[in-house]
Amino acid sequence: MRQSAQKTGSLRMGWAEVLTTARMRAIEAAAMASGAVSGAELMERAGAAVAGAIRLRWPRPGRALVLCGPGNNGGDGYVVARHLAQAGWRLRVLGMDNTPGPDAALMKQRWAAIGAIAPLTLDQLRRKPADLCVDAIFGTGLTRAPKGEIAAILAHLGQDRATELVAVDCPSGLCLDSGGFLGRPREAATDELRARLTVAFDSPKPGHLLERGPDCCGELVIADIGLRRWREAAVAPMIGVAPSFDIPDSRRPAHGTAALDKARAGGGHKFTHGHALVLAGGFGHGGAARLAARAALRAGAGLVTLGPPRAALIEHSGPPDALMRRGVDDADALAALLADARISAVVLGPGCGVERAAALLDPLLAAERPCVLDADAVTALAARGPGGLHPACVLTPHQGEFARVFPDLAAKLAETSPHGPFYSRIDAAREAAARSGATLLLKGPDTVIAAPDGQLRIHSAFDVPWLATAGAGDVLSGIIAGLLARGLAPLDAAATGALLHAAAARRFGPGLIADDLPDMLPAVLRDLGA
Ligand SMILES: NC(=O)C1=CN([C@@H]2O[C@H](COP(=O)(O)OP(=O)(O)OC[C@H]3O[C@@H](n4cnc5c(N)ncnc54)[C@H](OP(=O)(O)O)[C@@H]3O)[C@@H](O)[C@H]2O)[C@@H](O)CC1
Ligand SMILES: [K+]
Repeated sequence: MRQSAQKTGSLRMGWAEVLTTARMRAIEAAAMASGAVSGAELMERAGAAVAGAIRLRWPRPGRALVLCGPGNNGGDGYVVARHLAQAGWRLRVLGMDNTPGPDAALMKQRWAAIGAIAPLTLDQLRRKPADLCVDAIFGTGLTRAPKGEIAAILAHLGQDRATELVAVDCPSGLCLDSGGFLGRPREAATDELRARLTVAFDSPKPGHLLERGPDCCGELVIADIGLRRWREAAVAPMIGVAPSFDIPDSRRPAHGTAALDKARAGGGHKFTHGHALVLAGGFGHGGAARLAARAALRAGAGLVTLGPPRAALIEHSGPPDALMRRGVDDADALAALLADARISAVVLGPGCGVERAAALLDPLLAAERPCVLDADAVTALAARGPGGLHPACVLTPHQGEFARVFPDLAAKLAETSPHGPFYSRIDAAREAAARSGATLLLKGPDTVIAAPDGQLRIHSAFDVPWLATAGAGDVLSGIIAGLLARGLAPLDAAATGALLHAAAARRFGPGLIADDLPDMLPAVLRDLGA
């Protein structure tokens, strides 16, 4: 009874289109309306895929308990039960005494021809132990928080850490559009459902990648159920990446790391790789900007200049020698420096001090140069309001900074509700990007990156908790600036930056300090073939 080791390590895994539940339903409906495939066939494929994933990970048949809910997720459960029984597993199936839709009704009938269905009650659940429990209670159709008997069942499953849990599409109760559990606080809880394996269909949904989703889904397997033809090309598809699911090459869109190829095509002169300027704070506060500058160099900017006030230049006399230094005392000095059009990206914020960041913001924005606004620059922005940024700005707040600039959106993000879907990090990032006119990267283990035109990337990296270390955000700013300097579009620079940042942390492993990150980048870039 062992699950295979989680897949980690390879950088080429995981970029895939992410579907909202509404879009998933639309694609399923289009497939069925075409007459090429029936709902029952899709359900057979879905259930077979779950059973196949179980048999791969638990090759010796044992005792399985399958919990079937009132809708099509329950229908999948009856199919899983049939396949496992055929493979020699001993099955107990608990189901509801309702009349589901025709496809689930058919699967229930097919199961009933070979096995019993006991009522889906807490009492039945507790009766006999099982090695494996298949949660097919709710999937994408969850509209409200579970109540009564089903809520009690889910709470029991959440507390029972002895039985391995396999979730069909998602752990029941999870809102697949946000990654929160409906009706529950947005934070982690001790009795939340924690699956060892989740098998989802066609594409990941936002809830698999955000908030509680990654921890509660466990290993995520995306099963192909033959819907590719109907996954119509969206104008601005959501793209997500996560280290714990693998996507075939054919499903990997040309985003993220592919953008590096474009940047590399520029040629060999140092100016063709761009010139990044990292503005630094006063004497004694230069560490954050030095981290960012080193990261910008390692990310491939041809030149990087560090710009502290002149009185603080002495603080930056150490390595790296590749770094240039230039005193930037005030707004006028910055405006004069930015008259040099070869400066192709700027970082403002890390270790800068809010007052200095506020003073430098005006000439920086006036120059309309690609820039990363982080840390103290985000705080400075909170005082003046987020409007008036331009599309080449990348704003990189963590949750607390986000709340300072967009308090109303942060408040909505913290809300819970008995009805779904929750207001999600996607909604918040999109609204903030549209309001500010900049690309917004909302930091976290579930980083969400939104462009003002609505394009969106999700970078989910719950496997590198050691990345939450002092200075890691400064390094991320530097990487993004390095990529902006090389000519990547803001959305690509931010998304690729998030990917490189997490990959560097993954390659280093626990014990990481922010200083280690930039120097991991060459190996990470080599792995990517960049
Ligand atoms: N469509 C397809 O072709 C395919 C779909 N597939 C599978 O179908 C799943 C989606 O199926 P689904 O839409 O039937 O929704 P599902 O998650 O089973 O739950 C809805 C049911 O629960 C009910 N309900 C909701 N909330 C409730 C609550 N709090 N407490 C109590 N009841 C509640 C709701 O009732 P209602 O809201 O209508 O009152 C309805 O009866 C998807 O995740 C995947 O597994 C695959 O087979 C591939 C092909
Ligand atoms: K489920």
